[in-house]
Amino acid sequence: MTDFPFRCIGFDLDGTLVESHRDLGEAVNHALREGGFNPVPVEDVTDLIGGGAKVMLRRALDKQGGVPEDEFRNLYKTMLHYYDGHVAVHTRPYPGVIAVLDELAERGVVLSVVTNKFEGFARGVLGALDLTDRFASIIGGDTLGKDAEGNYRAKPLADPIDAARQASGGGNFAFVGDSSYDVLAARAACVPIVAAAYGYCDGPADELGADAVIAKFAELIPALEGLAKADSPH
Ligand SMILES: O=C(O)COP(=O)(O)O
Ligand SMILES: [Mg+2]
Repeated sequence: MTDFPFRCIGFDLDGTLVESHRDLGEAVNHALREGGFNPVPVEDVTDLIGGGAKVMLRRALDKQGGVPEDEFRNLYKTMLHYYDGHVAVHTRPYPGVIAVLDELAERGVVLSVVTNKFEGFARGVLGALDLTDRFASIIGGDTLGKDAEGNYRAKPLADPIDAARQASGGGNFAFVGDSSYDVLAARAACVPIVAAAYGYCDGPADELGADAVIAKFAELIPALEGLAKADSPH
């Protein structure tokens, strides 16, 4: 049992639990260089993150005129191969993450990760940072396979959040993320959503449509308690 108002909490990974843009940026730049394109400043890569690796590379290439599909496929493979060997060179948890996850675990809250990263990469990052065991489930962009149109059943669909919720044993669930993909997925799954303004938000955090916005991870527990209070009958 827990005295916390939410029995389970799902977390986005990139831009929410971990600052990962430098490693992602170096993987994108590796592919851009291989294709004869200009590398992008790694700080600018924050604008490309949120929809998964394919969307990230597509956005980077489109800014330089785009490429034919077969060339894209090759550069995408090149990028994934590079990233596979460099998932956590610079990637670190944001300040406050460990302490807050510790406190939630002490209070009996079941934690999960729901990311658009491939599950293998997410596990690579979490493993390198010694975070894996904190999560009851780790749902990646490819974990649930593809729909009839061939698209991964990933955020902004409700499916991966539903899967994490189920794997957590059901009950009161809240989600924490940094992009419109997270807000839309949480809305579709009918769970409350807290937006991480310090992450890779694809727009002003207070305009993403989240139920609460946190400027740093240490604000998460009071934000969730506030949400539950606002929601309870007077
Ligand atoms: O890397 C991405 O583009 C998405 O990953 P996230 O869902 O953990 O933010
Ligand atoms: Mg994110």
